[in-house]
This record gives sequence, C-alpha cells and structure tokens, in this order.
Amino acid sequence: MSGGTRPPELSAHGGNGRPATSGGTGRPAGDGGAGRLEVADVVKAFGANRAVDGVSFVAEAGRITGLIGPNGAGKTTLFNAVAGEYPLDAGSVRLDGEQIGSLPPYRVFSHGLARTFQIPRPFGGMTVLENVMCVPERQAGERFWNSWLRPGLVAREERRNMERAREIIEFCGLTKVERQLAGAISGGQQKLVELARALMADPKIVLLDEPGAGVNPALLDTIVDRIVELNKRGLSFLIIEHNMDFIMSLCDHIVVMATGRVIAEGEPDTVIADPQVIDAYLGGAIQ
Ligand SMILES: Nc1ncnc2c1ncn2[C@@H]1O[C@H](COP(=O)(O)OP(=O)(O)OP(=O)(O)O)[C@@H](O)[C@H]1O
Repeated sequence: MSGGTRPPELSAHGGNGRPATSGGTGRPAGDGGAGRLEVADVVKAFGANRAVDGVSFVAEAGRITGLIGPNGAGKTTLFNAVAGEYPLDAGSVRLDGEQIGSLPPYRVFSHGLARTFQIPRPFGGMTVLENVMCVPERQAGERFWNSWLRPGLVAREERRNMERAREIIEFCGLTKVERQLAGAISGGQQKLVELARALMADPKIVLLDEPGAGVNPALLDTIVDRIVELNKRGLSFLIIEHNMDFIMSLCDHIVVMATGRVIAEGEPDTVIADPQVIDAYLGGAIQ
C-alpha cells in the first residue's frame, strides 16, 4: 500500500477528530460522529421477487461496514433503495437520525450519502478533471444571472472548485490522467474517478459497490489505502465486495445477506466462521 498523500479536507461531519478506539484497526470507533446509517425492515420487491425482504442493520459512524452475500442476495438492490434509486416498499432508512428512505437520489446525496456503482459510470467524453469538477451543486456559474452580473464570483468559485478537484484527484492517484478522457482510462482508474467524485460532495458516508471487481492488484492496493486514509479521518463506508481478502482487511463489521435477508452480522472473523454463512456460500456459490 502506498502512503503519504494527505487526504482532502473533510468538513466537520467527516473529519470529526474522534479518538481511535475500535478493535485493533486504529481507526475511529463507531460511536458518535457522523455517517451513521440505520436500515430498518427495508423491503424492495420486483413483482413477486422480494429482492430485499425486511433487511435491518446499522452501519455505525466512523466504521467500514462490509455487505457480503451470494450472487442475487439483494445487496445492490439494497444499495439502490438506500441511495434513493428505488422507493422503498416498506421500512425506513435514516442517516444520522434523519429519514432519507424513499427520497430521490439528489436529496439523499445532499444529506451526505454518496455512492459508486459496480460498473463505473463516468462521463466518458469529459476529462477526469471535468468529471470530478462537475459534482458540486449550486456553483455560482450555474445560475445564469451570475455569469452576466457577477463574473468575478463565477471565476473565483470555479478556481476554488478546480483546486479542490485537483487535491482530491491527487489523493486518488489520478493526477497523471486528469487531462485524459474518463472513457479512455482503465476500469480501475474509473473506479477511483467515482471515488473522487463521491469525495467532492464532502459526504458523511460513501457506499461502494464492488470497488475491487476487475481492478488490477496495484490499483486495488491504492483503493484500499485511500479508503483507510479517509476512514482515519472519520469518513464512514458501506462496501459491497466479493473479494474476501479485501473485505477482511478493511472492514470492522460485516453484514451478510442471502435471499434478500440478513443471515449474520458481526466482526469479520466471527462472521466467516458462522455455519449459516458457510452454508449460504456453498449453496449460493459466493466467490
Ligand atoms: N431491476 C430489476 N428488476 C427485476 N429484478 C431485479 C432487478 N434488479 C435485481 N433484481 C433481482 O433481485 C435479486 C437481487 O439482485 P441483486 O443484484 O440486488 O443481488 P446482489 O446481491 O447485488 O448480486 P450480485 O452479487 O450478483 O451483484 C435477484 O433475484 C435479481 O434478479
């Protein structure tokens, strides 16, 4: 793993400076702070298929929580429901006590929850820098009267935005490709672009959907390293991943889903030894 690159400044809700007290990881404990995600009795069905069937768990603030389970367990559907892409059929989702369940994605995002996708979705015809810069809402230049009446303000805001984007791009190890089209870089680099875009929003919690899938080992180390750095600063993560080494090395707490339900949760070592989890893996062919 590489080191030494300073994490971008997180606001008070991310970099909360809490003491590192969690079990052996040296990372902040999941008590207090921001980014606590509470999923309660969530149901999302596609016709008769209850892809998410009454799921409840808490991803504590300041923690890296892993979400694992066999193919078709309902993990991505749960992410989509939490992030507002699907309205909930039942249940609730709270972020730091605020109800975000069934809000549209842009409102969930503005509450401080950012997510990435299993298959990255960059704007392929734009550069990496432009992809990262276009994230913040309410830039002055986006209000047409500002560009007519207050061009100085627009220029200043754009400069600040670019500085922040460059800082985050450097943190994510993407400086060399910042002028390249996002559609032309590797899949692993695109995953880092997604992480950079999520960070531009200054989130409280980031949901990562299979950040390690299809990524070469060197880039995977960079992704792991960046997640650890950000978490040390207090940023919470909920991560879907099939790569067990990745999950075991990163997560403080693991939630296991199978056939739309939570079948186990707890510390990584305990969870992977759970007979129900082993059964689900063997029966459902978790990779
Ligand atoms: N848009 C959709 N329309 C209909 N059924 C869907 C849709 N999305 C998912 N499903 C179904 O919901 C169930 C859960 O799928 P989901 O993709 O959430 O599982 P997963 O745990 O993320 O699997 P994987 O690890 O393979 O990505 C599956 O039976 C799937 O076929």
